[in-house]
Amino acid sequence: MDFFKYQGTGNDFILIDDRAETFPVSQERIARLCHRRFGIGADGLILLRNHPEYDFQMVYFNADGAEGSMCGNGGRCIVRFAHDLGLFEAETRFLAVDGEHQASVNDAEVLLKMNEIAGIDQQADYAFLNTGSPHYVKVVEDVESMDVVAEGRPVRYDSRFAPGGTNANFMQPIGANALFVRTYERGVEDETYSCGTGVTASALVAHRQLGMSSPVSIQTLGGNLRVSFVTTADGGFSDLYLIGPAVRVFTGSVAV
Ligand SMILES: N[C@@H](CCC[C@H](N)C(=O)O)C(=O)O
Repeated sequence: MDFFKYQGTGNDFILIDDRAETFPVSQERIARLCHRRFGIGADGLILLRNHPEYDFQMVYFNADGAEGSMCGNGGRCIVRFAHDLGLFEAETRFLAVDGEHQASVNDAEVLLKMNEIAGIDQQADYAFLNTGSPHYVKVVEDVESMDVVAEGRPVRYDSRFAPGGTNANFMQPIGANALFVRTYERGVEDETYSCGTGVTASALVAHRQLGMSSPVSIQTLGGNLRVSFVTTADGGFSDLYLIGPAVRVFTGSVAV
């Protein structure tokens, strides 16, 4: 089977052109393909399929092989993949697990429109919201030196977020409208270099909690992203865009 490897700020994915719907989906197989010792290695695997009403459909699996909720960096990578396949020229509409997404590409970046957010559950020492995937967001003083796995894993399995659990983001303001964000990802069960839905959640919490305005620039371990948004009268967010690079790394062939 031919595969394509893409990364968006270091969040890396196996992309498969499954327009013929021949990929043999199984949790064990996908987990093996994503394994960094026994497989290709990736934070997730994404199938690109045809859809009668859209340019394409995105079917996303976490590295543990289970079908996941929305993946922002994966969404940007599949847009670049669809563009590389010649499925659209500059702008596209595609279907993902959380509904329709619009996106556009230029040489350097992919701009992915995220779904509107109704509001943020703000607690005393953290915030929780769903940006296509569930995210816990906490402001910390020294994000660079903290142990994200040691602090994030208990949050990921905390009973407050049961039964699905949550991703855990730790953010530090590094400028007037700038953050450094690190994320423990559910389904990878480790820190990843970047999480698109996680930085989207962090930018909105930074607006609400720290007074940051759109666009918020975000540094991650794997590179830089921007999140732009408009606030709505009822306390939500619309016109939400996740913006940053998404590139093909290599292609190959693997036995399934
Ligand atoms: N890496 C993703 C998030 C993927 C989903 C997450 N692992 C979950 O299960 O909630 C992103 O870029 O948004």
